[in-house]
Amino acid sequence: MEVEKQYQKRIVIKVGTNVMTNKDNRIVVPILRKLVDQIARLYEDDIICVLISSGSVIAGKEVLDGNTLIDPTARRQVYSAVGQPRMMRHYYSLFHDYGMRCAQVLATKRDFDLGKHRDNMINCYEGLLNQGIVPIANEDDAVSLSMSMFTDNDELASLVAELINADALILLTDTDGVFDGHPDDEDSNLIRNVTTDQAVEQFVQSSNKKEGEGRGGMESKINVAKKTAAKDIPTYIANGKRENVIVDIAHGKNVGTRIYHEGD
Ligand SMILES: Nc1ncnc2c1ncn2[C@@H]1O[C@H](COP(=O)(O)OP(=O)(O)O)[C@@H](O)[C@H]1O
Ligand SMILES: N[C@@H](CCC(=O)OP(=O)(O)O)C(=O)O
Repeated sequence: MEVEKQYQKRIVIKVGTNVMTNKDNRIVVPILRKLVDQIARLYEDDIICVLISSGSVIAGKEVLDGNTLIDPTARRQVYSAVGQPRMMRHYYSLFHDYGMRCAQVLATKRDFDLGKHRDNMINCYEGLLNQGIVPIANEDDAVSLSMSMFTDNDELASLVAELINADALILLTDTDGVFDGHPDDEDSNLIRNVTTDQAVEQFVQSSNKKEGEGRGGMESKINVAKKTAAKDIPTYIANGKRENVIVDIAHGKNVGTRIYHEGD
């Protein structure tokens, strides 16, 4: 197994589809650039990030709209197979602009099974981090079986955070964090701190997401955040479109919703 390289901190960042798209569901490259810019600034301070990026399905849909595929599973597979290299083309070029290297790591749930699959995955991540290369992970939607997929990329992000002994997990979404009502409602307030045994799921509002607009939802995000925090990895749910959101969280500023284990 590769030896863990010592950085000041290791941070796993997950960026959801909603963060990187505009109202017409098209990828907004300047948003990706701002994320890469922050990762590059943290790297200068010896903080290495792993990026879990959604977006392959919507990136495929962007160029394949009007296709004749009827089966929704085959459609997801084809969208993601076409969209994943489109996403990586953006990331490769953006990291290159910052003099950094990045790599693609696609995974299915089986890769986290205890034993040789998991060890193999650790070797891959440690090998990349050792070389100062930013791993960019996503579910391998093109080949993963519908019945055994991750709930969503929040779950994948949590598993990766555990795998690399991360110091924090940041789940970037399109709201400022968890609210005590509908996030668009003026009377709702942002909940700044949530403990692993605090019932905030009751505040989650129903959603009407369409194909490619992401999976999961806020309830599963909270669930994943609590499970990760229970493993002593403080987890943040925050707005990916907010200026400096990653850098501010990494530097301990009070941003988004922090989910933590009492005693941490
Ligand atoms: N109480 C709540 N606080 C914050 N967001 C909420 C709440 N209830 C529902 N949501 C919705 O959850 C969405 C974010 O979850 P999700 O769609 O899974 O994001 P992502 O695609 O970034 O993973 C937001 O768009 C928001 O409208
Ligand atoms: N793996 C899929 C995204 C799945 C997912 O969890 O989406 P999201 O809820 O937007 O983070 C993709 O790349 O499109």
